[in-house]
Amino acid sequence: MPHPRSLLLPTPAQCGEMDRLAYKAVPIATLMDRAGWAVARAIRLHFTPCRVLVLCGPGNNGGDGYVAARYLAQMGSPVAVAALAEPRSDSDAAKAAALFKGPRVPFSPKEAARADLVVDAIFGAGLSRAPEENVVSVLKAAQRVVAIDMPTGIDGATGAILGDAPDCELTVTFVRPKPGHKLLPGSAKLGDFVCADIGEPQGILDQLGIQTWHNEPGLWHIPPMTPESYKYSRGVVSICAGGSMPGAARLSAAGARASGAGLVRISAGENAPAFRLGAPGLIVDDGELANLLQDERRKIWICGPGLTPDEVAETLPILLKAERIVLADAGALTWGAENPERLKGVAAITPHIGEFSRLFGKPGEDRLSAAREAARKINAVVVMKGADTIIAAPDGRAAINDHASPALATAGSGDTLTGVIGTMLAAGMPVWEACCAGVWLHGEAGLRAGDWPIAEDLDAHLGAARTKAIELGL
Ligand SMILES: NC(=O)C1=CN([C@@H]2O[C@H](COP(=O)(O)OP(=O)(O)OC[C@H]3O[C@@H](n4cnc5c(N)ncnc54)[C@H](OP(=O)(O)O)[C@@H]3O)[C@@H](O)[C@H]2O)[C@@H](O)CC1
Ligand SMILES: [K+]
Repeated sequence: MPHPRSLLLPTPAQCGEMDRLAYKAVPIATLMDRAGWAVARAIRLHFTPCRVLVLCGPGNNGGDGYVAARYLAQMGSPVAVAALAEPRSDSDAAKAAALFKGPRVPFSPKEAARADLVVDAIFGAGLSRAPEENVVSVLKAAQRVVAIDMPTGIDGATGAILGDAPDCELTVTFVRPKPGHKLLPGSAKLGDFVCADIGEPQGILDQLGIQTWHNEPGLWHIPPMTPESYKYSRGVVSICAGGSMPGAARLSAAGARASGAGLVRISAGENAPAFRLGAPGLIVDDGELANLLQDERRKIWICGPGLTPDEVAETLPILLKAERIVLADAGALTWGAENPERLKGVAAITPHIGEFSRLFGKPGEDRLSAAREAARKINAVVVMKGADTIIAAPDGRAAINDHASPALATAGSGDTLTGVIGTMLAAGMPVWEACCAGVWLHGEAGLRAGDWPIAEDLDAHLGAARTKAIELGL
């Protein structure tokens, strides 16, 4: 099933390409007019009428600003424009500027401070470097800021902040959100977020080779329960467990069971007694791993939570040799950090930023590209965990998940996540889709789990999260 167009996140460059391809059907001037109208309308809806100052840059972002100023004036708001630089003559932005007949004031901190509301139309998709000090000081002087397309200073492709960017109360973008609207630190600067349809032919999105999506149900489909479902069709998740940190494997097992696996088994060898006192529905094996692998129904294995690197060294190569679908985390990533080649053959890894950095080096400001590159390097799906988790596949696909709560940043929460992803894999989903779905379910459980949940609290909400994901994805 193709991934839905409605979840695509084009980069600013891809949006520029879209505008060029759409030109014959809809000229830029028309799009600019609709964009400015959408901004004026959003401001009318979000704020009571007040004195507005629109800060306009020299490009089309500024052009949108002049149009918004004109419509706001028509709607009865007192509006002035302050231009950082005039648009290039004969450009669409210059034409939009000429149509604004209201007052012009200097581009200065004093004017910005006097306005009740400042509209940031300085730079958008065309931001190419950190804004200079005069731009930063004017934006800093503003009391309340509405950004057109992107707050000035945020890289729309990466969410990185070049120098500085204002904390906005509202950001209005067009056509589709960009990766920078979903990725921290930029995404924290947007305030309320509106994506306006400006009538650009959406079919063009299919021609651009966009490989980044917003992680939402519909991007993937979790198998529902049917009258024919039985334990093994729902799937078996197997987890390697060690002696020193049994809690981590137990949390993974609980997450796998709560998200709907038919059967969850812990392979603990001589440490089996430590697990037998736990949940009664959990099967604990004490046999040799090689013998357990004789059971062909046990395709999905989680390796790493609660394991020391030595324990990983004793188990992971055996799982890979047996051609199992392996999800590697925690101890497996520590073992892999000594030599990332060791992880070749695993289906997916779920590192947080620290683990990612040890494996592949610090990701820098462009975490999206870093996650993609890492996935290519080890030929496995990389789930780069954080407040904005990135799920990257070796073929270049990447999803950005902002469906989460800071409450998920608690010990053991990552172990629950591996369990949930394990269940999605055991249900037969392809690896990237399973990882995306697992991250979303985990986020949904976090959002439902109330204030200050601990990892164990997530389990009670995973079933409802799965039902919701199935319904939304239909
Ligand atoms: N389909 C859509 O989504 C539509 C989008 N539309 C709108 O178009 C906007 C994109 O317009 P755009 O391409 O003209 O880029 P924009 O951001 O105005 O800036 C470019 C100028 O700024 C300059 N410059 C850059 N950084 C700088 C810096 N730090 N300091 C100083 N200068 C700097 C840069 O100079 P250069 O880098 O070439 O030296 C160039 O002159 C988009 O955000 C949206 O609002 C609608 O109008 C139509 C439909
Ligand atoms: K802007």
